Amino acid sequence: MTHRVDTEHGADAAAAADTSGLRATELTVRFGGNTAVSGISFTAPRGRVTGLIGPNGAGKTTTFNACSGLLAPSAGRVALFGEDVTARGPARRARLGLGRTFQRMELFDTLTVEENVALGREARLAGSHPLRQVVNPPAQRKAVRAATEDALELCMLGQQRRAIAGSLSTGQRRLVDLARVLAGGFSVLLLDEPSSGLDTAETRRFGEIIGRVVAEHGSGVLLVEHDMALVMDICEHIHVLDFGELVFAGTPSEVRSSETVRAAYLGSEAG
Ligand SMILES: Nc1ncnc2c1ncn2[C@@H]1O[C@H](COP(=O)(O)OP(=O)(O)OP(=O)(O)O)[C@@H](O)[C@H]1O
Repeated sequence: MTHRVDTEHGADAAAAADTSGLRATELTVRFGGNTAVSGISFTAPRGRVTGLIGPNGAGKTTTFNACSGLLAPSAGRVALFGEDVTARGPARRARLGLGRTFQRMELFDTLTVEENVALGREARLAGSHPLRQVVNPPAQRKAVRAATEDALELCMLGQQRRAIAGSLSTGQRRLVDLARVLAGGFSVLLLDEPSSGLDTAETRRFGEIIGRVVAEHGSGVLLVEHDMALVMDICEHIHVLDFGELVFAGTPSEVRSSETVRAAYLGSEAG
């Protein structure tokens, strides 16, 4: 089945034609005297999975937060499809096509799977956080339903659609979380440790879904992930952070054979 590419927002049409996706330039984030991210530059273009890896505390989540607008960088720039969004908030970035998930999932446990996924679309329409949603006018309900169906099908959640989210296993909840952001029809997705808590089979299934999202939608994905097998399997290009600095960038096989990368991980284990 071919999935719809979102065209109802003007920004989406522009995004579809522009593969530049997300670009961070000389990004620096300081917390008081602690430099969590230090002058890093990278891109996450459409049509591929880009990895962002590094030991604990390397600055991955901070980078995500600066890219999605939750944190203002101390220096540097963030651009989306060529537009400088450094001074823009999460809502503007979402309208331009940037979606994200969080390390700690934020599902609504008393709602059904279907309702949680639909909220992803409604959030996109309003360009805001699901909690602050207003009820959609009738004309938008059809779009919400279609996007919800696509996302449920893509994530193989059709049979669980009426299950209460709070009753699901961690693996199923991760899929609901993914389906919710997919329903938003974003062009670039920031996924923060999406396989956390999944077993091997669930992680493989998760990787296959991400692959389909990129292949069928042409989406760009920036993936923060500790599961190296998944990273090596689905990323085309990988950036490696250590102590807030970009210490290496390359293909999975280049990362695998890099002494710099090995040293960064061994250093963190020794510490
Ligand atoms: N809100 C904050 N205030 C102060 N320091 C912070 C804050 N958030 C992160 N840090 C610090 O910034 C550095 C980078 O943290 P960050 O969470 O971005 O790393 P990470 O690579 O995502 O780690 P992990 O893999 O453990 O999630 C760490 O030294 C952390 O303690």
